[in-house]
Amino acid sequence: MDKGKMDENEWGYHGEGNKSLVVAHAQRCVVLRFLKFPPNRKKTSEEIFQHLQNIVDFGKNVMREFLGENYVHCGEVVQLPLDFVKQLCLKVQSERPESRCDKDLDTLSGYALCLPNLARLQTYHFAEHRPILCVEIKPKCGFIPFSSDVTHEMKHKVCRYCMHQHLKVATGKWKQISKYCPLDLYSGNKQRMYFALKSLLREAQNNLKIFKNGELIYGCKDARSPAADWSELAHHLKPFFFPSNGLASGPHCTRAVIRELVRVITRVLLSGSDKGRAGALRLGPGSQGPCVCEASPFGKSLRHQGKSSLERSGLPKGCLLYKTLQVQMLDLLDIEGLYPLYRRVEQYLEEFPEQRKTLQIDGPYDEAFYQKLLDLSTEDDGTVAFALTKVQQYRVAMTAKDCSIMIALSPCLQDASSDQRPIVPSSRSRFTFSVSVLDLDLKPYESIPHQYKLDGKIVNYYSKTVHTKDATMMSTRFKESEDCTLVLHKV
Ligand SMILES: O=P(O)(O)O[C@@H]1[C@@H](OP(=O)(O)O)[C@H](OP(=O)(O)O)[C@H](O)[C@H](OP(=O)(O)O)[C@H]1OP(=O)(O)O
Ligand SMILES: Nc1ncnc2c1ncn2[C@@H]1O[C@H](COP(=O)(O)OP(=O)(O)OP(=O)(O)O)[C@@H](O)[C@H]1O
Repeated sequence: MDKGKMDENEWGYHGEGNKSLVVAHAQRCVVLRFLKFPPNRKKTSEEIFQHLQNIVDFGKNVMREFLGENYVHCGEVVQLPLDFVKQLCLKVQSERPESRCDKDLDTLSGYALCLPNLARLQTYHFAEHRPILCVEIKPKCGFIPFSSDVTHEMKHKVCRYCMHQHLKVATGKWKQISKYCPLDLYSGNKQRMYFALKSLLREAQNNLKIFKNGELIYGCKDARSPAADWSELAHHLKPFFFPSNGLASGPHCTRAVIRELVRVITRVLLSGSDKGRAGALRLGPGSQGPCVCEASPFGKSLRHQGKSSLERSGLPKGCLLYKTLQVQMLDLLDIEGLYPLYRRVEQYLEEFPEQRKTLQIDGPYDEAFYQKLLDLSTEDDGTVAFALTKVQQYRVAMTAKDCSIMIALSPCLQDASSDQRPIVPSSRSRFTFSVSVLDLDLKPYESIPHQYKLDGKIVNYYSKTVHTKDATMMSTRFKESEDCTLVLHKV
């Protein structure tokens, strides 16, 4: 990229989250990722450069080690002409969803991250001229906490995502409760994975986006977004999955196309080589912990059918979902066990503020930082060192709980023999594919008190409203069955 000749007209709005905004180059397979801040939060250019450099280092030295180099694209920090950034900011403003405009793009430092455009096949510098479909999934936390520090019994039964849904709907973030449960997606059981993916397709929220040739064709900006339209989605997808066949349109066609999409995505998610060291962590509740969330409709329906002992087919160890789950499980103590350790580190820092650097709270995220994460002991010897290790592991785990997976699919050419990329078949076509992870920014140390409060809020809200409602329904049902018995007696 020639940074001297940057033209804002060659770039277009691509997407944004809570902390960054992404623009994509019209021809080349690259994106620029800018940081965003609340309007009154002034950061110096040096601070912004350091923040971005930390993101790159964390990706390189930690996430690449855990997840494998094929999945993690760290990019590089670039310095751009300020004029270009200002013009670009004006250009994209009208395309930004209103709900994201509480933060402004950083136009003062001129720094951004340059990354491969993962919504196109991973070829970095050159745009592919083949049609490309890309599915982005933010799977969230895929396990139920196994820590003995958990005090709310509900947290051992219902996963955080499913509990959080109720609070999100109550506060107006989303319109309705999703049937998606991360435990279904992470189960490795195909039926459960199909169910999870279909649920995401019904209620995408911020957990699913679909891009065609780099353009967003399916996804949900906020609670005001229109309801999901599967027939429109199927119209976009049909040429990919039924290229040469005159499958009639209508509900039958829509179902067939969605089924193909779900199957292909499941296959891709279960594929993968065994690179990366997350497998070596061997974390988790083993066979003891619950593998089904009580709130998942899939789990519920199986229980109603009397199939209470759900099989755990498990994820293949090489696949990205498995590795991501392993990193998530670095949250060994749950926020309830972690928070007192955070307080210990805080007290130490209040006394010795100059130690913040030595403790690597704000980086550098280097090899030494990575090595310390591998200590999985949970025996608290009362030291700051123990507390710090658990705090850093928690931050890494939270990062893995909030990352997204990008799956790019491109129909195979007739002569695909020279193509080195893996191939996934569908019933009427074949695709080359690539899988990548994005949004691997280490969660800040300062967010731990917020996590602690939010956790309490989610569980209390769920327990008070949903559980009480369930209990009321149960007692009504119980009364009804009593009434029924009385009637039977009378007869
Ligand atoms: O706390 P959660 O689970 O709601 O996750 C937040 C996400 O909300 P979600 O539940 O996925 O809609 C939230 O996503 P949205 O802004 O709601 O799209 C962010 O990803 C946030 O991360 P950060 O603070 O920007 O680094 C996420 O915060 P972290 O908890 O990962 O710090
Ligand atoms: N390298 C990339 N290639 C293609 N698209 C990308 C890339 N990086 C980010 N995006 C798109 O931009 C969106 C926002 O990026 P990202 O998730 O990194 O933002 P964020 O603000 O850090 O997220 P969060 O809300 O989780 O804090 C993503 O959902 C994705 O659609």
